[in-house]
Order: sequence, then structure tokens, then C-alpha cells
Amino acid sequence: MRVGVMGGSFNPAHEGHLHASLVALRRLGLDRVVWMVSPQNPLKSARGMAPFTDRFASASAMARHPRILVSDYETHIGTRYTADTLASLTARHPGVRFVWIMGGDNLIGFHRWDRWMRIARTMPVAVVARPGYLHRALGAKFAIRLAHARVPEGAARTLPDRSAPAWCLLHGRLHPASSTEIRAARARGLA
Ligand SMILES: Nc1ncnc2c1ncn2[C@@H]1O[C@H](COP(=O)(O)OP(=O)(O)OP(=O)(O)O)[C@@H](O)[C@H]1O
Ligand SMILES: O=C(O)c1ccc[n+]([C@@H]2O[C@H](COP(=O)([O-])O)[C@@H](O)[C@H]2O)c1
Repeated sequence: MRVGVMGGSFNPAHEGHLHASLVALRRLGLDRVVWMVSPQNPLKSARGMAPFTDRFASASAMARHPRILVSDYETHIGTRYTADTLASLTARHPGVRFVWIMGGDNLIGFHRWDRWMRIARTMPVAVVARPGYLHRALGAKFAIRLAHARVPEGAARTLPDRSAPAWCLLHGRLHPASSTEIRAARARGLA
């Protein structure tokens, strides 16, 4: 079983999340993608963060695909830190080939995440390109420190079978949706 895990605030969920998951499902040959709704991103302000239940409901409504599941695992195990989550997941499911999925924007600040090198050593990472972030993503500390572990895009399908650290940048069609823009449009009364 090959499972992609995409953590997110989903404040709210949007078509960009669906796009990133479908790219990962197809390009990595995954069986499932799990949307892991974060109780609170440790690096984001709690101000303006909708309640967990609202964000979970938003993700559930958007995840309209038979291979995409929405999970409250982090609330369940009581952590906000991806390093804890991934350690717990791999310990509980030794037979599953996990991949961490994130957008290119998150690659840029990844070295500020708690125990980021440990995360990179826990499971392969798939980075889905996002409009406006490609250049900076390639200059990210993660990309430089782990340049030796980058898997060519043509071999993306092998990523789930590789030992970490291993990561791959998935280009292709980009999706412009963002939660920030949706919140801003709502504040202006447009959505
Ligand atoms: N349009 C998109 N293309 C590719 N990846 C995306 C896209 N939108 C979100 N993601 C990725 O999905 C994950 C969860 O994103 P998140 O819920 O924070 O949405 P967001 O639109 O980035 O929110 P915000 O604007 O509030 O920061 C992150 O890894 C993010 O990079
Ligand atoms: O563990 C950390 O230090 C950490 C720091 C920043 C972000 N994350 C995780 O990254 C995922 C994407 O976050 P977000 O807010 O960009 O959707 C989500 O699962 C967060 O919990 C995790």
C-alpha cells in the first residue's frame, strides 16, 4: 500500500488541495492520499484560524474523490508537529509506504519546521509546484542540503519505494487557488 499524507490547515479547503493530491496520486502511483487536518500549524498565527471542526468539515466537503480521505490523526494523538505525526504513522503501519506531500511554498520554509531533518529522514517527500514559488523553492535550504537525495521527475513513480531522504519536485499544470485569497475575498464580501 502506497499512501500520500498531505498535512494542511485547510482554512478553508479549496481546489488547489484537490489538484495537488490528484497530481501526487497519478504521478507517484499512490493508492490513497490522506488529508491530515492540522490542529494548529506551529508557525501560523492562531488569529484568523477557523475552529478545527469547521476546517475538517471544509476538507471533507472538498475531498470528493474515492482515494482521498480526511483525517483528524494529529488531534487524536495530541500533536501539532509533523515530526511526531510521521513517527507515529510509520510506527503504527510498518507495511505502508508513506510519502509526505506538500506544495512548493512549504519547501521554502521547511528548515524552520521542528526537527525538519528528522522529517526528511522519516519518509520521502513529494513537492507539488505552486504558482509563484518555483524559483524560491529551488533555492530553499531543504533543496540545497538534500540536493543529493532529489529524485528526477521522470522517476517520480519510484519515490514511495525509496528510502528517505528522497524527494521529488512535481511540475506540470499549476493551480492558483489559495486559502489566503479565499479568506480575503470573503472579507470583501465576494465569496
Ligand atoms: N494551489 C496549490 N497547489 C499546490 N499545493 C497547494 C496548493 N494549495 C495548497 N497547497 C498545499 O497544500 C498543503 C495545505 O495547504 P494549506 O491548507 O495551508 O492551504 P494554503 O492555500 O496554502 O493556505 P494559506 O493561504 O492560508 O497559507 C500545503 O502543503 C500547501 O503547499
Ligand atoms: O512541525 C512543524 O514544525 C510544522 C511547521 C509548519 C507546518 N507544519 C505542517 O505542514 C502542513 C502544512 O501546513 P499549512 O498550514 O501550510 O497547511 C501542516 O500539516 C502543518 O502542521 C508543521
